[in-house]
Amino acid sequence: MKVAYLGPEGTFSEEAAIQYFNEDEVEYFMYDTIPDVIEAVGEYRVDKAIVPLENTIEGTINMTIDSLISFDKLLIEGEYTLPVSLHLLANKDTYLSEIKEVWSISPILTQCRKYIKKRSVKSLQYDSSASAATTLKNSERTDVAAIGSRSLANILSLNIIDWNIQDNLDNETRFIIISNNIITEIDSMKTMFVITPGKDQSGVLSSILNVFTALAINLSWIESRPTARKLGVYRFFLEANSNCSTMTIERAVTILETLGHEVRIIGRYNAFESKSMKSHDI
Ligand SMILES: O=C(O)C(=O)C[C@]1(C(=O)O)C=C[C@@H](O)C=C1
Repeated sequence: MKVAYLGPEGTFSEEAAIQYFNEDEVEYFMYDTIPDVIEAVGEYRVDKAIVPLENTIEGTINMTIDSLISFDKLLIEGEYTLPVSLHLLANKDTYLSEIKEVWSISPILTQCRKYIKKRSVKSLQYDSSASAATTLKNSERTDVAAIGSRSLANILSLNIIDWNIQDNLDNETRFIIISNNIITEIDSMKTMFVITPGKDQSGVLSSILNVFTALAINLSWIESRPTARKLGVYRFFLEANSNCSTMTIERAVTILETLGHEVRIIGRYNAFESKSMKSHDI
């Protein structure tokens, strides 16, 4: 089985992939950006991909849902939550007091917003924590630090000059596993709906939510994203908790379609959590 994730070596995505798949017959493929990872599975170059969907501090990773929805056949088939502890990684002979800039992927910079503000340092975006740290290593600069994991520091032999700098110590990221497979029924699954309202009219979101309330479907996540067709026109992502039957889901789809909305189910899946340390690194 071929699995894609965000590289290079040492990203959180790699950690999530190795923990989730934990199988011998997996062949891993690293891509430089999250949209490239999703494209690899969308274009059948790999069987599956694992990408970040949501983080405790940052919220939704927009580049993931925007890329996911651009492929008609992609489905979510699993979910995996990983604790995310962020550290300041630096070349040798670097002193914390001399850091003027920090580098990482944008969701990580947001997860450390308070720290960056407190230290009054500039921030620069890269495609991943590992590409930021690799560029730092090659530059040999001592006035810059990268933000990433403890294992990334080990892989590149960088020093950790400040620990657990994320805004919330109990920071976690929820990854999704995506593929072109058809939905297979298993017990206690979550369901992800994508609903594009038929008409742009007042009360459209509440009319959608009323359907879920009437059918007693408990929602665990809701997100709106622009359709990119016209300013102010959105589509809604709604994730139903694992407590409803296939029949209830089908009933919701029928009612929503009768109301004139376009409905896609982009996954029925179970959630798993990392067994590694829940709280921050020590
Ligand atoms: O840059 C990395 O190390 C990644 O795997 C990406 C990513 C993200 O974009 O959210 C994944 C999980 C963490 O939230 C931090 C970074």
